[in-house]
Amino acid sequence: MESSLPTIATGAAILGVLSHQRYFIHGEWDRHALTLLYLFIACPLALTVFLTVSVDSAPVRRLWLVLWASYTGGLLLSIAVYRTVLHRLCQFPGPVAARVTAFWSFKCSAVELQWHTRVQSLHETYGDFVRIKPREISINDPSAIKDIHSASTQCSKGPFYDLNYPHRSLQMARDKRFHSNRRRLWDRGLGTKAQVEYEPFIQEHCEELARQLGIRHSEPVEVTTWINWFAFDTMGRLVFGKSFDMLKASAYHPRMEQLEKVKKLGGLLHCAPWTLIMLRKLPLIRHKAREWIDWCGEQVEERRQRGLANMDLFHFLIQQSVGPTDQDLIYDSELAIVAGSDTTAATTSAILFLLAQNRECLTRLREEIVALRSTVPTPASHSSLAALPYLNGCINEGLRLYPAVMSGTQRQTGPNGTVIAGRSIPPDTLVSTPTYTLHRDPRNFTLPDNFIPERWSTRPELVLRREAFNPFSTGPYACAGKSIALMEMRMLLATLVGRFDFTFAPGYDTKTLSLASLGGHGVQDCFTTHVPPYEMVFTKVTAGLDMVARAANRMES
Ligand code: HEM
Repeated sequence: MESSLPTIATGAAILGVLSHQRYFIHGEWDRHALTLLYLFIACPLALTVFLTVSVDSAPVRRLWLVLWASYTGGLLLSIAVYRTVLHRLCQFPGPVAARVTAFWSFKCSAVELQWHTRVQSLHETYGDFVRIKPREISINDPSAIKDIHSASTQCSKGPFYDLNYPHRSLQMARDKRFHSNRRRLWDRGLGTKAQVEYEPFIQEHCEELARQLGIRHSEPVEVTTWINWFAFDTMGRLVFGKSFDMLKASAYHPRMEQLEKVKKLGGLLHCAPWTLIMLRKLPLIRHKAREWIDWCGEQVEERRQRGLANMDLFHFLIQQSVGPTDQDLIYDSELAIVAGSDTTAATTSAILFLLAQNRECLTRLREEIVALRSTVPTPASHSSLAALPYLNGCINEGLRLYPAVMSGTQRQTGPNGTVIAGRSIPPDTLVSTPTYTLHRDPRNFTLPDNFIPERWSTRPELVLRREAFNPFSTGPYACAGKSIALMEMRMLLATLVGRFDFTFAPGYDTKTLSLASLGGHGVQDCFTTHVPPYEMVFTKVTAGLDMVARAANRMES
């Protein structure tokens, strides 16, 4: 048998190559990641241990190891050669390692959580079309946004969206029909009519945050945590009809704390989304994930018991659900809590940070808000806030500099390929538009790294390509909560800026607080953006008459 080992090894290696060429090269494997892990790693390892412990025959063990190593070697070699020199995406430039494996970015995307800046530097090096993974290209051209995301696009959601497979939330729905039916309900639950009902609840939470900051007047306060509590509490009320009451308790709800702890795993989504699909199914992790989903299920069930009297998102969603076993609805509740809180909280924390860094902008914003207060009752209605150009400019700048989803979202070209930004893209290619990079490209915005709220009102010449601004995405899969998010941010900023002055806590200087170095890491890309903790001191302001007069004069002129 010893003498025939080379022949056996060659046969196994050829089998490895053939299984790639005939089988694994076709279709999507992401959702089967756990099965493949068992098949190619766990089972062979178990067999090796079994042979070592139970079979007292060195030749049999050797034969098995040669078979396993040769087959796996043939398979991996075939994959590497195909991806490096034969793949349809070889025409696109990019790092050589990115051709071979998505894990080339593991350290940067999953450990350092800096994928957004890495993609930006890749575009600076390789141009507007970059192959960032074996099957994926990033396109840094504003016209690609319409080609990829609009209603008429040839592209659809990629395998990234199998994260909850076989269940699907609205966001994770790849089936267009299922998505558009579900989306109609969401649009009613978050639409203009519903927003009028939600306004008092949002204001209630703004008041509670202002009250809590008032109590801590002149003390250092960790801003991001308070903003997180505000965002989670508000979403609890808007989604399930009841606040999580974290602001009142000044403490995390245990479930939300759990969410915050696992948030950084989101970096894996930029490396290889299937690793998260797989991890979530592994026994220990599955148990933890199950606890969270069961809790979401309990919230849905409790909400269902309360009937249709309350106006909230689930008022609309439960009308069409099929009973307690509707798992998709449970995943929708997870989506509403996470997508609705995390994003708004990160953007608001970033805006407060930017305002504290740019004090002349803070003063101008306060003047605008105080001037409004002198003409309308306190607190101002959302519709009057929505008309304030400087407030909207500050929010747009926050969304531009630190979009809540910085690296864009994955789409896939159809079986015939498509043309994106004037270039022909092969079939079944994963494509994305890097929002952070587009927002900071000097071809799209003059002085792209500077916080200049005026570019959205009095200095439009600083916006060179408006279509590059895409924080909420566009088309049928665009953010369902855009209007609610803007409403929350306008109301909260008006409350805080109108009532408090704020500066960084002693010990910080504006240089070390630059978001690029905050906490040693700066802003992190966990699929949604993470703004690291920072401290500020809030001091109550009494709106002096002189300030109101100055603001009124400025508005008149
Ligand atoms: C600053 C705040 C926010 C930003 C920047 C933001 C951004 C985005 C982006 C970029 C997407 C597209 C994701 C994808 O294609 O995979 C998205 C989807 C979504 N967002 Fe938001 N979001 C924000 C706040 C909210 C809020 C407050 C809600 C309310 C519940 C919400 C609910 C959703 C939902 C349900 C989707 C999935 C839509 C679909 O697939 O049809 N978002 N958001």
